[in-house]
Amino acid sequence: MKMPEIEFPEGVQSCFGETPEEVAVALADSVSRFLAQRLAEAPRASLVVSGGSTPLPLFRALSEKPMDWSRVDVLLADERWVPEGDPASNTTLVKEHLLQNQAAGARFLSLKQPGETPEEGLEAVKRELRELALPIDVLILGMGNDGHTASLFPDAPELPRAMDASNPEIVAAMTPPSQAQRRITLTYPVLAEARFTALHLKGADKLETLERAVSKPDEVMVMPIRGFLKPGLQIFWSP
Ligand SMILES: O=C1O[C@H](COP(=O)(O)O)[C@@H](O)[C@H](O)[C@H]1O
Repeated sequence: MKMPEIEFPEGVQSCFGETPEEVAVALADSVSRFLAQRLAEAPRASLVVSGGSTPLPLFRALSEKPMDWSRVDVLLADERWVPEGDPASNTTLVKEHLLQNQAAGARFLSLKQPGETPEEGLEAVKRELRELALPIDVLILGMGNDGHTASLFPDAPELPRAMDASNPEIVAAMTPPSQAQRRITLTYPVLAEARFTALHLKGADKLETLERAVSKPDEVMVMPIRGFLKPGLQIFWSP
């Protein structure tokens, strides 16, 4: 793996690979090692993943990892408020690509529940997540070129509350005008407390966005990803 040229904040580690597959294998190794360690210490472990296009090779690699998946809770960091089966559904993506092979027996906790809007479905989502033990064990974040991560979008009116470190809520409904679909997201305090956090990126554009994020670490509301550029974060990138 090559070293990046970006100067990351102290304590942030990076793993740069030649191809998305190479990086997916390295990240799947780290994630499965961490989950196995947690399963040796606790009755259950949690794995929070992101949607979008980047995680596909990771999902395939992870689904082949042998471990006691029946004791692993898998959920998304965020979801588009669309029915399962819709091409924009991250739930469908996870079910088709991650919850397969060895991982078929994992317990999936769904952020998409009945309701016309995420606001209407919010209480049902909270009920679904009642059995999730916090802090999250493993969190894999993605990032958009507007600096959003999960569904913490810079233009969402709900962002200040979703990012507020003292917000006791586990999930928030988000309505970013820039996006075609309404969203639901785990809140910043829940995401930020994860025991292991990876930021999984693909493409030169994402590297440029990351450079912008690193250059002004304090302006978190402009680029919410900045809130996660802290010691312990592991960045996995490939062209
Ligand atoms: O909208 C979203 O986008 C980001 C990044 O997606 P990608 O297609 O560029 O990989 C993703 O992390 C987030 O979960 C998703 O809702």
